[in-house]
Amino acid sequence: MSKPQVLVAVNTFSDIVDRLRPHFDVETNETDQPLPYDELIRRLQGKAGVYVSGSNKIDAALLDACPDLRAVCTMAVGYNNIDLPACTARGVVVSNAPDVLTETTADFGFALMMATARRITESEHFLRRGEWKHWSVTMFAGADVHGATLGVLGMGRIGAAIARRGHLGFGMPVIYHNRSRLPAEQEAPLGATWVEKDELLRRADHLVIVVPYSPSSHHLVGEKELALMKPTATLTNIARGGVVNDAALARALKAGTIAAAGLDVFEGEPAVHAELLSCSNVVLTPHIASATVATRRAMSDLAVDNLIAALTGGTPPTALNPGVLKR
Ligand SMILES: NC(=O)C1=CN([C@@H]2O[C@H](COP(=O)(O)OP(=O)(O)OC[C@H]3O[C@@H](n4cnc5c(N)ncnc54)[C@H](OP(=O)(O)O)[C@@H]3O)[C@@H](O)[C@H]2O)C=CC1
Ligand SMILES: O=C(O)C(=O)[C@@H](O)[C@H](O)[C@H](O)CO
Repeated sequence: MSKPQVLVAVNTFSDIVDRLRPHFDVETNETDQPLPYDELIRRLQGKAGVYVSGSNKIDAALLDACPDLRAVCTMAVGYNNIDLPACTARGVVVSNAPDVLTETTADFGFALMMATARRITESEHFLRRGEWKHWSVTMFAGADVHGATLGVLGMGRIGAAIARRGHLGFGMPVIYHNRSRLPAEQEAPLGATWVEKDELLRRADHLVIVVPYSPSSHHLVGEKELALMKPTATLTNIARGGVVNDAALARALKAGTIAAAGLDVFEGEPAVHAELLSCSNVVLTPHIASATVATRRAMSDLAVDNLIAALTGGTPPTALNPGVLKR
C-alpha cells in the first residue's frame, strides 16, 4: 500500500525531516525561501499533511484548493497565519509549537530590551563609522534596566519567562496586562501585579510586548497608547507585526514621545517601515527571537511529532483543534 504524502514546506534540519520517511512519502522545499502561495497550493495536491512556518498562509481558499489535506503542523507557537476555524470546519487538524521556544525567546526579548535601554547597536554603529574621537560624560547615556519598572503586555508563557528574569535577576518591579488576570499563585513568583493597559503604559520604564496577533490585538499599541508612555521609556516588540502601529511608533521615536524601541517583528515583514529604518534610537532584528540551533531543532521535532501523530491515528502533542480527530 502506498504511504500518505506530506509536504515539508520549510527547509529544515534533514535528520529531523528523515523521521517522517518511514511513515510518509515526503516532498521537501529545498530553497531557503517560503513557497509562494500558488506554488504551495500546487505542491499540496494529493498531500495529506503539511509542515509550515509562520511565513506560510493557510486560509480557506487554500484549504478548498487542497481537498486531501488533513493536517497542518507549524513549527511556530504563533499561528495567526493559519485560519484555524476554516481548518476545523473542514476537519483539518492544526498544531503549533508552544513551550519548546519559551526560554530562548525570553532570553532574546530581555537582551533586546537591554540593548535598547543601553543603546548598544547605536553606539556600535557610531564606533564603526570612526566617529569616536573622545570620551564624554553623557556619551550614549541610556536608561538603567536593574531596578526599573518592567511592563509586560501579554503575560503568557514567554511574558512570564521575561518577567522572571526581570524580577529575580534584575530586581525589577513587574507590572503586566492581559485581558484576564493570572491567579495570585502565578503572579507571586514573578513579583507581578496586574494593571489596566493604560496604567501599564503610563508606569512602565521598559515595556515588552508578547501577545499573539489577532483581531483583538491589532494595533494594540498605537499613537494614543504611545502618548501615555514616559519620554524616558523603551518599547520592545517581540510579538508580531501589527500588534504595534509601526508608523505611529516611528513618529513617537522621532518626536521623543518615548526614548527608544527594540523590534524583532514588523507590519508587512520582511519589509520594514522606512521611517523606522531612519531612526537611530531603535534596535532592529529580523524575527530571530527563537533562533538558537537547539530551539529551532526542538521546534522542528515538535512539528514532526505532531504530523506523524495526526496522520497515523495518534494524539498530536500540541494540537489546537484535537476535536476534529474524533470525528
Ligand atoms: N519574535 C519571535 O520570534 C517570537 C514571537 N512569538 C510571539 O509571542 C506570542 C506569545 O507566545 P506565548 O507566550 O507562548 O503565548 P501565550 O498564549 O502563552 O501568551 C499570550 C498572552 O497574551 C495575552 N493576550 C492575548 N491577547 C491579548 C490582548 N488582546 N490584550 C492583552 N493581552 C492579550 C494572553 O492573556 P489573555 O488571553 O488573558 O489576554 C496571554 O497571557 C506568540 O503568539 C507569537 O506571536 C513567539 C515566539 C517567538
Ligand atoms: O514561534 C513563533 O511564533 C515565531 O514567531 C518564531 O518562533 C518563528 O521563528 C517564526 O514564526 C517562524 O515560523
